[in-house]
Amino acid sequence: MQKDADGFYSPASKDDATPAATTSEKPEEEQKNPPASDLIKSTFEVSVTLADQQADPNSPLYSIKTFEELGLHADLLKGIYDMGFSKPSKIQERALPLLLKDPPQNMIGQSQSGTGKTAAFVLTMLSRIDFSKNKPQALCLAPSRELARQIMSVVVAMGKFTPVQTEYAIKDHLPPDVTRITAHIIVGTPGTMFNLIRKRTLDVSDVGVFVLDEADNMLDQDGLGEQTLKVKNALPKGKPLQIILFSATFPDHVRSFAGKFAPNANKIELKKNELSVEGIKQFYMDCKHEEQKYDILVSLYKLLTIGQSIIFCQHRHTADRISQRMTAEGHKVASLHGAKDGTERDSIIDNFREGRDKVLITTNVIARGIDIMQVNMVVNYDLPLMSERDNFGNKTDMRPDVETYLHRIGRTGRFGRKGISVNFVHDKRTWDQMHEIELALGREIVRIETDDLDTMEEQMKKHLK
Ligand SMILES: Nc1ncnc2c1ncn2[C@@H]1O[C@H](COP(=O)(O)OP(=O)(O)OP(=O)(O)O)[C@@H](O)[C@H]1O
Repeated sequence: MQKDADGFYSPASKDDATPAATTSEKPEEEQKNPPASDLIKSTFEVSVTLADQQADPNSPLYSIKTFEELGLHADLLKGIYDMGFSKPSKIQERALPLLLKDPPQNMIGQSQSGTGKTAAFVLTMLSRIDFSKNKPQALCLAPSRELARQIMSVVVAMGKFTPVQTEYAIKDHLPPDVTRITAHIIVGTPGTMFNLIRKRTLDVSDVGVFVLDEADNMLDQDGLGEQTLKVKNALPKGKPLQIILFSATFPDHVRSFAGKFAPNANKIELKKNELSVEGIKQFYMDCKHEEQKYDILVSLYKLLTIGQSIIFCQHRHTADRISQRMTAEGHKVASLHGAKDGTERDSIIDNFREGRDKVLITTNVIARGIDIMQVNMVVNYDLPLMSERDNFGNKTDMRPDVETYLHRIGRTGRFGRKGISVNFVHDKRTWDQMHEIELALGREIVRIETDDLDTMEEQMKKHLK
């Protein structure tokens, strides 16, 4: 099974002799096989030889070892090669021997966006399942249904030659009359996962692996942390449990909590100056005022549709407003945010993934994890901001959210590919916020004049060629 041009694993073709991994209810992506004509062909198609990058010791894709050396089961090795992976990336090479060791040990793993963390934890879950038992044995939590569905596609692709059974714990997915989940691996979001456990639909008595993807986000006390903790507390005590936390970012305030959540974990950490992905070139445009951001975005439309682009806004209503206005003016854009219902969200992301929509206007809901190879441009229409708590627990002013910025721009430049990010600023405050991000990451953000789209196009061509 090779990856589509849009970065998703297509389902097994009809000619495939070996049955695909079974799911009690297969993800929509697994049922579709988009015709090649649906897939975007970019004029700037990146001709990176991944094997070459994987030979460069300074690249996070560098690796000297082979998957064979990991002692994986032959069926899993077959799944890996079927996905088109020839060598492990650096995080896979470093994490997998530790993750697969017996007795199982916890792991806190950090590596830049798009460097293959998913395969590391998916392989671990798959290699720890006892397929003779029809009971849940591994749980994986992600911050959004979109990411949960993507992770599931990797579980199914990698487990294609195994008898793995999978199930989702995402909102409105399971029919209400399901009383017992017998699948081996459950992937979902924390609230729904906890509800299924609480209702005893999900029996966790045999769960031995617990994975948090985007772990810093999943443990954030102001966000998903509470639900994640409830899931963890529901897992059996006094039984071996391997806890695996992965993310591209672990801000200091989460790092210490992560250590308590996953005690005695093996740790793979990045230094602050290693957080940025080399292949992403960062730009900014200084707009005259907030309203001009819309005009600039419209003027960029031609460039946005060369490959695929994601436009990030701070609020749902901004995403809706921009997309309605652009649509009314004859541009083809889609918008996705958390206020839309599950089925609609699934079809929006699938349309984008399959290249039917080239421009996706969204919020932080898909800032993390989403892996679509053809995305070569990310626009921060609004910079990512967060409020902090003061010593009295009160929320303070909005500050630039460096972690979310990294995750957002990391939707491009996947696994050694090239990408472009553009930030819109429109006054001193927003410029200062961007500058703070620039300083925190130690990477220059280059100015492009708002009326000089030729330079922008040139820069894009130069960088993406
Ligand atoms: N060893 C490998 N060889 C070739 N391609 C790989 C390998 N490992 C992963 N990939 C591909 O690299 C891409 C990025 O992987 P993945 O989505 O796991 O990144 P990630 O590190 O989880 O990123 P993020 O931090 O954004 O979630 C995927 O398209 C995946 O199929």
